[in-house]
Amino acid sequence: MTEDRVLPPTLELDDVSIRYGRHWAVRHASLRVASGELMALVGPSGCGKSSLLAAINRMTDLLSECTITGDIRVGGDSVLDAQVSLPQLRRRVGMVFQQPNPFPLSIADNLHFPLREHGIARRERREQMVERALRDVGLWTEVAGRLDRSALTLSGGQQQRLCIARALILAPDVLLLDEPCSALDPIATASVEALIRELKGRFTMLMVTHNLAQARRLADSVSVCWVEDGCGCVVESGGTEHIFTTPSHPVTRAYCQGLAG
Ligand SMILES: Nc1ncnc2c1ncn2[C@@H]1O[C@H](COP(=O)(O)OP(=O)(O)OP(=O)(O)O)[C@@H](O)[C@H]1O
Repeated sequence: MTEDRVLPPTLELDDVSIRYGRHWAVRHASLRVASGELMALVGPSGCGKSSLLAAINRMTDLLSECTITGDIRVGGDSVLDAQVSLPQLRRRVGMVFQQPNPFPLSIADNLHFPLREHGIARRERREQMVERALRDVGLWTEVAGRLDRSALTLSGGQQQRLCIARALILAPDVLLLDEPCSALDPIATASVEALIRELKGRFTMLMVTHNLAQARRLADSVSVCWVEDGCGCVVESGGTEHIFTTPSHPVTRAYCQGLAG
């Protein structure tokens, strides 16, 4: 996040299926997030949205019962290859969760930690990067005088912005957001939404949300997931206005008008 750079790469899922043991959670899901765009992934509970996000940064590797087929590419590079280094992949693909989850460390150490882990040893360099990251998420003026205080003393919205700073401080290409505002009150939600809007163009983002109004406010494109024959699938993807005003699939029409789901 801290360096000027060329456009971020595209994110592509091609015929992705995800199985937990014998249960297919997702079948044949394909979608494409264009460079620097934000795609919202919407759909009812259990249609596989979080599973798709977890597959992209290979968090699913932690689950012995989980099998993924198909192809997932970041900037054309396949992320599912066995040779892919997971630390490098997670550096390229940052993730923000529903519940703000700062480490139980100081505000500054939440950001020094990933920098140290990735070999940035010089404290002075790290301090510059920490300040820039906090400025980027609009937190610097709020926390500059108390960087050594516990991150857990921040409000929910401040904690989530700190978590976004932590996800972005290593300059990922792609940012995955799993219902980033659902645990926040309306004022904190507005500040996190404003931040996400500012990040558009600089990162390629895929955001799960149950909030259709939020998807409409923020996203450039929308993918609608559904459960068919017990498995999650993507029924339709398209530009946000198309999905909300002239959807092609009857499920999209019903879901986006609040008639189903
Ligand atoms: N670790 C797991 N082990 C077994 N089954 C799982 C696991 N994680 C998810 N599932 C199953 O996969 C399916 C999709 O779940 P997932 O959490 O991806 O859906 P979702 O659309 O994100 O739901 P929600 O909106 O409620 O978060 C569900 O049937 C769920 O029970």
